[in-house]
Order: sequence, then structure tokens, then C-alpha cells
Amino acid sequence: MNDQPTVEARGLAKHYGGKRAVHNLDLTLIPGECVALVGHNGAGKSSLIKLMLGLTYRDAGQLSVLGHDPAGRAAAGMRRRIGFLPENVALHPGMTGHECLDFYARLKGVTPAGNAALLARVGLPEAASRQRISTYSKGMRQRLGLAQALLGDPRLLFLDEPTTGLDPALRQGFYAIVRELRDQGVTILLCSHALTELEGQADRVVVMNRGCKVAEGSLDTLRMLADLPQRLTVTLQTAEAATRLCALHRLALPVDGRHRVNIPCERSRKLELIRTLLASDSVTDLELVQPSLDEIYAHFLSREDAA
Ligand SMILES: Nc1ncnc2c1ncn2[C@@H]1O[C@H](COP(=O)(O)OP(=O)(O)OP(=O)(O)O)[C@@H](O)[C@H]1O
Repeated sequence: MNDQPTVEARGLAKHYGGKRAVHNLDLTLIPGECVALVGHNGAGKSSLIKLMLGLTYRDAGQLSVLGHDPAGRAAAGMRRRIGFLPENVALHPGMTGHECLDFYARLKGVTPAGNAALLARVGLPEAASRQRISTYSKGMRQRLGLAQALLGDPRLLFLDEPTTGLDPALRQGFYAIVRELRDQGVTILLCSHALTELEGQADRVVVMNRGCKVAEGSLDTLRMLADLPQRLTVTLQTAEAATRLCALHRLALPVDGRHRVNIPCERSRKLELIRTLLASDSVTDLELVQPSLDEIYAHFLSREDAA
């Protein structure tokens, strides 16, 4: 597999009037990786994608996409090798799925010969592709949007909130296609707010806030960097034992009536605490709960806000 970066950005910046959308951003994407771009609304994710697509021009920095400056003269050829699924994909309601895909194939300058296979690949049955888009469910529209993004076998794929509104089965199907593409060497940049569903899907996560990259790494790396306390969920035999444990750790009393107490615990003190708890006869169960991805994400954003 070719390891030349698909995207290389150095000190990238974009302003809209006085408003900072992307600031001093460095980013490298290589073939065969799926990178998740996460951040609050207005963090600059779409602005970054627009720069990489050559839809807007940077104010500062260097940017190379598939070996070209996306704002340069040779960019049209480069764009043919990029697929883009916008958050709100524009599909003409009066067209059938087939007609719509043919239309986008012509726009992109690729042959529509493989369109039927492409529709089958994204799970849009032949009969459905002959229906008008106005009759489509959200899942069908999203699958057609993905087929549009896959036209011309792109080497680089931008997916903006691709799973919003999809049921769990469709989401799984969607990620199966993403994994297949990644294994074929396609670079995938996926914008998402749904961090929990990225576990096992994204090789790397880039966290953006107010136009800046504030953290980057695999989910495990981000977990380690955040170093948030884990939590021990302890189940006790009696309400009295639960009350005593709460008092010992200065915690609020359990409210679910199941004698379960959640004790936050620093990684370095975990084993000591577990040993003490196991020595007590009143403990009937013990579970170690890791900080959720949403908590890790909130940690990086709050750290930046404080700075
Ligand atoms: N065309 C534009 N004109 C003026 N300001 C803009 C324009 N596009 C984006 N912005 C501003 O740039 C900042 C970054 O916006 P952007 O759409 O890139 O964020 P985002 O992370 O994609 O948000 P979301 O998750 O809501 O899609 C915001 O403050 C936004 O208001």
C-alpha cells in the first residue's frame, strides 16, 4: 500500500470576515486509515472539509490533497478521486435513485456503467432504485448519498455525519462498507458527534475546538492522555452496608434501591481500593467502569475552554 500522505496540511487557516473557522491546523492522513473528526457545532469541521475539497480558499498555511493544491489549477482531476457525502445530501425528489446516480456520475465525469452494482453494494435494492426519491426513507436517502460519494472509486472519502438518523442495523452495514474501503487503501475522514459509535471503527480521532486541533490519537491514546478517573460500581448486601460505604467515600446515598455505590477512583489507586473492597463480606459484586468516550471528548474541550 502506498504510504504517501493523501492529505497534508500545515498551519492551515481560514477566516470568514473576522470569524476564525480553521486556525493553524496541522493534519496528515494516509492511505487505508479511517480518521474521525469530532468537535462541537461550529468547531470548524465543515470548513476544513471545504478547504480540502477546494470549495473555499485558505487564508494561510500549506495544503496538499492527493498530491495537489486543492485551490490550484489541477484540482479538477484531483476532485474526481474524492468522494463526499455532505451532512444534508441534495437529492432531487422527482428523480429515481437510478436517475439521480446517473446524473451525479455524469457530473463527476465517470461512466454510469457500474451504477447498478454500486446501488447493490450500499444495500439499495433494484426495485427501490426505480422508485422516486420523494418516497425514500432517511436510510434509503443516506444509502443513495453514499453511492453518490463512491462514484469513480475515490481514493479519499469525506463523510459528514454519515450515520445520523440511521437505525442500528443500517449503521452496522454502513461501517462494514467503510471497513471494506479502508482495507482497499481508501483514506476516510468521517465527521461525527456520535463518539460512542466510533469505537472499533476509527483508527484515529482528531478533536477540533474553535478552529484548532486540540487532541489527536487513537481512542486508547486519548483515554490515556485524558487520564480521567475510572469508576468502581460496588453492589452491597444491605442498605446499611451501602450507607456506610457512601459515608466512607463522602458520596451521595444510592438512589436506585439496589445497594449499588459508584466510587470514582484514580488509576493509580485502583488496585488498593479493589483489594479493600474484596476484603469486605458485604460486597456481592464489583464492576470497573471506564470513562465514556463522551466524557473524554468533554474533557479535551473543557480543557481548551479553560485555557
Ligand atoms: N460561509 C460562512 N460565512 C461565515 N461564517 C461561516 C461560514 N461557514 C462557516 N462559518 C463559521 O465558521 C465557524 C466554523 O463553522 P463550520 O461549519 O466549519 O463548523 P462545524 O464544525 O462543521 O459545525 P457543525 O458541526 O455544526 O456542522 C462557525 O463559527 C461558522 O459560523
